Amino acid sequence: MSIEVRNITKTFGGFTALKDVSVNIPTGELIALLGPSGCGKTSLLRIIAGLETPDGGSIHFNGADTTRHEVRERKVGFVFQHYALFKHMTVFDNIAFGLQVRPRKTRPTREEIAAKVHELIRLVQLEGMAQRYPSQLSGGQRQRVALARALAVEPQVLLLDEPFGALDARVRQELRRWLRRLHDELHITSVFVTHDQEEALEVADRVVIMNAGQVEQAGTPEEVYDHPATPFVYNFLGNVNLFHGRVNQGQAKLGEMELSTPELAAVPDRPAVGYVRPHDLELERNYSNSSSVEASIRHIHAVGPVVRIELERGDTFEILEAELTKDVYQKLAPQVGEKVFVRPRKYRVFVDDYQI
Ligand SMILES: Nc1ncnc2c1ncn2[C@@H]1O[C@H](COP(=O)(O)OP(=O)(O)OP(=O)(O)O)[C@@H](O)[C@H]1O
Repeated sequence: MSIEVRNITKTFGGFTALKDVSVNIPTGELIALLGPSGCGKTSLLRIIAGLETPDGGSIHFNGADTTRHEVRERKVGFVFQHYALFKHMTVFDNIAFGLQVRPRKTRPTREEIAAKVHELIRLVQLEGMAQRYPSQLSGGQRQRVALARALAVEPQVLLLDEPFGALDARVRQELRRWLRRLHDELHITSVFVTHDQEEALEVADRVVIMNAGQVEQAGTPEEVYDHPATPFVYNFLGNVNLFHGRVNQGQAKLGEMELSTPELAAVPDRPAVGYVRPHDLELERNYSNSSSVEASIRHIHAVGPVVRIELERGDTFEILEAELTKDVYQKLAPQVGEKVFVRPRKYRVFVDDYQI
């Protein structure tokens, strides 16, 4: 089932929670809606589900307009952050619930339900726990029961709202790998809400990054991480060093650092900011050219495979962060207090409405 979100707008009182949001989700894709708290992710998910009505725009399932369809007609499965399992029911009964409450005409037989529930218990790797109650399970196990319950009714679309949000970091990591494998097995079109960048980049086929009710960028994890379309996406998807300055005569003059690209030649004089990821900053002992700037080393964190180096720029006294591989670090052998030259290997300059 493909999902198309077309120009959705939603306001609550005077507040606009979603502004002209459009997203295409092809059949079988696992997509993450990623953004900071309050950016509208949950509102969009609820509109896709039919739990909320938009003020403008439409939702299409397999090309058909479902904007006015009831939740039940949309055949969606939900998993929320707080497991919301029935406490007085066993794992088996929780998973069977959606099938058991069907009208007699469409309800599977008792044997069929049992077979289905056992198949789902195997799928979510909870063999031997069918007769336990939710209170006898760990948080991660409960979330897997919630997922099995959502899958029992064979939804065409699976909607997950921060499904691992309440769990500790290690369990989260395990569950997201597990969810990815499960999705590879089932291929149900899935929309996954999270504010955790790592989670989105690791699990999703495509990531939709939202900010203040709008889509900033949509693309594969590689696309959004390696080619952020906006300053917001750059900042949101990992650490970044900012170099403030101006474009002047086709060159970005960012303190004592000068960067030029063919595209900058066409840009009129205006304020500009260079964005450089820590692993794209090179450290050199000698001055090579005007694209580098002098900085002194303040701290070296050499634990683990990546060495993080904190530097203070000589021109603006701003703090920079560079990341070197252990090999490069050992070859260069920099010392705290030493002055070096810092040069961006890869960068992006944003100029007001322009991006270069
Ligand atoms: N029923 C409502 N009434 C009034 N305002 C609402 C309602 N639901 C959401 N909002 C507001 O709309 C904005 C978007 O909320 P939404 O829950 O979609 O954000 P979110 O990105 O999912 O955030 P979080 O990660 O914190 O859940 C927020 O500012 C929120 O306060």
